[in-house]
Amino acid sequence: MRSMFIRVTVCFKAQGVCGSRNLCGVGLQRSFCMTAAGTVLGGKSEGRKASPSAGVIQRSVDGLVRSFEEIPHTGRSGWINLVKFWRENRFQQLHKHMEKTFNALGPIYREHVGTHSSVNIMLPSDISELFRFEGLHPRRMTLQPWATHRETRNHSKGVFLKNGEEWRSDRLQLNKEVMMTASVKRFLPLLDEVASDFCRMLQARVERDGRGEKGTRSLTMDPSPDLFRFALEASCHVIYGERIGLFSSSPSMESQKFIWAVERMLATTPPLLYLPPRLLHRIGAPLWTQHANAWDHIFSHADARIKRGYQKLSSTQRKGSEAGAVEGHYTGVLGQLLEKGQLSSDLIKANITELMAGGVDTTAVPLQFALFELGRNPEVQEMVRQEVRASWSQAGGDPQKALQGAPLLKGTIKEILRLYPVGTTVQRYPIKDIVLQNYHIPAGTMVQACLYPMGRSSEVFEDPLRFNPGRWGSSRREGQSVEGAGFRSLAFGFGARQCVGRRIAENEMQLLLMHILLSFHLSVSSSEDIKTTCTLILQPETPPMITFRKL
Ligand code: HEM
Repeated sequence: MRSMFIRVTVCFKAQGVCGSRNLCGVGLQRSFCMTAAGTVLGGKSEGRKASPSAGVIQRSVDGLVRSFEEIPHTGRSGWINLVKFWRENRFQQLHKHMEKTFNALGPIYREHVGTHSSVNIMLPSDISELFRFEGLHPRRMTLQPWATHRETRNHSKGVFLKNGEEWRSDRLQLNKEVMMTASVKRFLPLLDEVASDFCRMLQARVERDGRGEKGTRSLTMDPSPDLFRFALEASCHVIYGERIGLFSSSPSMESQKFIWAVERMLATTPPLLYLPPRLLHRIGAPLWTQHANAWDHIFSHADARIKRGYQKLSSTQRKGSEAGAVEGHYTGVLGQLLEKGQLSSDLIKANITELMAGGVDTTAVPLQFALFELGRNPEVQEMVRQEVRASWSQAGGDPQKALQGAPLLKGTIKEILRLYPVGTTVQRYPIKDIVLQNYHIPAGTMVQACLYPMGRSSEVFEDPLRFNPGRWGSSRREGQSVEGAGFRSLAFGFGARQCVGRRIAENEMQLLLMHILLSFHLSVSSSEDIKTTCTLILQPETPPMITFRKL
């Protein structure tokens, strides 16, 4: 029975849904893994009939769908796995751990770590199946322990939104200010201003501290602290409608503290996610305190800005009524939300806090990777620069036009996020039963689309380790052989729940790279791969040194 079923599964992969050379390879690998799962991990290999209540089960083979229990797994005891994770430092290497596990077990596996259980997938066809319905999002739940902590501290409650209607109506309001074309038009000049100021600051530094002939000096440096400042300055400009002067020679302590708080919050989140609340208070107490303090700081930052936002608004309104008309000054996302008055101040606070906390490291880190990859791929760098030069000169100073004429620049960002996805997974709890790799996945199971292994898989991308921004220009051709090809670029997530800061992030990163490429030639001293570490977001273990030579 076992071998018969495996044979059927191989046929299914080869001829049926996948129907491609690439996925066929995975199908064969998979069937081998299932044998391994049956013997090594003790999984049963008998298929079962799809139950009518399963609803969406369509991908059965002769009516047979394997049970959830049969999905290959990394060990049944979450606690043993948790100990292994701590001992082997796997939290920091989660992305590599996933890649290794897919190689060993095939394109789907289950994992239990502490209280956390997930089904992990990595093929676009499976990911497209996962996103066929809008599943529930886990983010609010992961922050739950934090909310409880704050309640005990007597702070304001319930600022984090639940899934469901309340979340949806809030999100739709927010989309108007950060995702819609009209809002992008409003904030793009603000981002462009910060990006060109950053370049001016860098030019002055290279001129002052660099080596070589005046005018073509070069400077080798770790740009990461400056990129964090750039990202915070850009976020503040868009979100609060004001600059905070981070490019001055002595940035304020307040701004520096904010960056530290975001870094601490990110670094302390992953281990806390795997501990049950009762244990948190004992073994996780120091981490927990650091985590909560970091959030407190991030919240107090938002509080101060909102207070100032209200003051600004009332003074603008006063002036408006005195002058007979309100000047159409754009005072950032916060100003717009306050002015429209459709969200309560608690919701505005929650949104602003999330935008600020989610908007700094997430863009500063991919920019580090981008400078590194452009530096170690001089031909690609030159191609992108030529395109950007042409586009910039035709755009007559309009940053939006300049970006529209530079598809390779857009491809550069996609390529960076393919190789170094900021969030290594996108997670959902499906609201209906689904079938993935011919296994039954009950509604409510946590399913993770694993972006790091997908981005580096030769089953999904041709020559996956090559940095090739041009591959995204011909996406139809590249995607022809892969079912669910649209699901290969998922760094910002998908659907109604996708990254709300996406348009800010894409434009911010593209504009900065554009100005840098117009002003500097980039190089690196070693073309060895960067070692990466996962502290909620994927980042370099050591920030790469980049040489900036003035053009
Ligand atoms: C390269 C940069 C970024 C990447 C790769 C990224 C990635 C993501 C991903 C994967 C999600 C979850 C989406 C899903 O589950 O479908 C997300 C959500 C979110 N991101 Fe980003 N992000 C980036 C930049 C930003 C920026 C700049 C901001 C703020 C200005 C931001 C704010 C948020 C927020 C608030 C959410 C939660 C949205 C919601 O659930 O309504 N992100 N991001």
